[in-house]
Amino acid sequence: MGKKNRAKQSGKPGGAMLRHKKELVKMAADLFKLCVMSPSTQDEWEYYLKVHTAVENFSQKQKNVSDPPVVQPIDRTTAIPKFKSWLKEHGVEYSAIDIQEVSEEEGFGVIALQDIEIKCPLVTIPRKAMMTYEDAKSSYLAGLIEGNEVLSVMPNVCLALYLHCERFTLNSKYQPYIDMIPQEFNTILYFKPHEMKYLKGTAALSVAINQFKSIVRQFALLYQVFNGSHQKEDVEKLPLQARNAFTFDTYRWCASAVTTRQNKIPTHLDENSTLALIPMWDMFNHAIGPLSTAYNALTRGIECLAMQDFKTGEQVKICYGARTNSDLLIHNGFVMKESPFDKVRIHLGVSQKDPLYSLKAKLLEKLNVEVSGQFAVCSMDNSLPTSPQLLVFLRVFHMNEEELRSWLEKQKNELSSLREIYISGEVKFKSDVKVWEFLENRVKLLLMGFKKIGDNIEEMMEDKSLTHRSKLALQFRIEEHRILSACV
Ligand SMILES: C[S@@+](CC[C@H](N)C(=O)[O-])C[C@H]1O[C@@H](n2cnc3c(N)ncnc32)[C@H](O)[C@@H]1O
Repeated sequence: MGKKNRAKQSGKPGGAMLRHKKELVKMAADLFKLCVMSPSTQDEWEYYLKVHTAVENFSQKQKNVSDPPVVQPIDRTTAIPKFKSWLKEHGVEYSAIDIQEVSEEEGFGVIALQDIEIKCPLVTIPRKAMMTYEDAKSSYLAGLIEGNEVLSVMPNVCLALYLHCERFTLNSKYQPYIDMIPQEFNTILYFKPHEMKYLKGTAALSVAINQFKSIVRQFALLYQVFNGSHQKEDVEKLPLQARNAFTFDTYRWCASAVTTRQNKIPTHLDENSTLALIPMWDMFNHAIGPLSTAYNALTRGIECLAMQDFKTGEQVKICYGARTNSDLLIHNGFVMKESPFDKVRIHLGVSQKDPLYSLKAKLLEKLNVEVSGQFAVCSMDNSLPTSPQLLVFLRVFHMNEEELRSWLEKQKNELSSLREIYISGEVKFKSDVKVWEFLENRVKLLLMGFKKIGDNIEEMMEDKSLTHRSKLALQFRIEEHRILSACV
């Protein structure tokens, strides 16, 4: 963006301006310090409120003193023709599909212009139409990325920053693409405390708070870099309008655009992958199905095929992969009902005070299972309510010394039966009963946490006064409750 007619110019000259700028840098440093902290589970809600208030105070002060340029709203429907011409110029090929607003919930999407058979090509996108981490690294951001220890190891932050800069660059070559990206998202970065509160008691709350904290921390760091003296020369290479427009609101926008639309593609130099925003491919919404997008090394482009048959006029969707609802809600801003990919992660670990700790840790290591970490309770569509790792962990966790020593004596390939639901021979059925009882109690405890919000969630979903984001959090609760109840 960055066009003078679309972005308001600003400026308060003189010493007062300089003083305010210093105050903002100091506030950003405090914000950064706050976001380095790791609160305990009991304190995480209060901590989240503190971070939320601090970033709001920062934004208010920034608005009052420097009046940053803002993006004027663009109607996405009217942006479509320019976007389509841009796609054509950049060699993007598609003939059986079109872009359209599909629903309030899903926003824009892709529809079939004719009957499409499974495995028919939908779209091919050459590398030159994409915006990648490699592009960011070879742009005006090169020096800043190379000289900054955070940016140099975080491709997603670099891509977000590049998108931010191009959004505020006059006549950016990406402008028709950027204009097709939604102006707001439903990722966790946009949730207000009164919406986030519906995640209380779910396994997603800690992850959501952590994600919010990380993005605020990145923003606070980058604000200091943009306004400090450390990398001044590198910063001055960035478009001026982009530097002036850098606020928490613009940063959460580009961070969300990246988390909702990014994909990995191989780099041209080697087999390693790089992050990319892929115009047109990122107009497809998600449905459960097989993966149907691949990178063609010969044409150096993305090829996307139909994952199933589609009728004329029907919405054409692709599968984003086996993502849990926690990932979808936090990073993509939506929830899938009754998804076979869904899982609830629970934290478990062997205590270092356990007299059998070292034997258990040794056996778990041999089995490639963590001694402490997040383990998944799976959707009821799976034959087991646990991931193989959780089952193995719980079995080892409940073994006595004799059992541990006997399993430790075995070769690695003889340990595979610990991953199977029925173990014949030496492990007694009795000890597996302890395993399932432990899991049952643990899951029942988690389910008790759901009572805090109330039992009438379905009724709340009908409440017209609740925001869409509140309902997303409530839908997430319903899905998590379903998985845990099925496990019990
Ligand atoms: C790659 S974009 C797809 C295009 C997007 N709908 C748009 O308007 O630009 C991914 C975003 O689309 C929305 N989305 C995708 N699949 C969805 C689904 N099954 N249900 C609800 N929203 C969905 C979510 O907002 C998600 O973050």
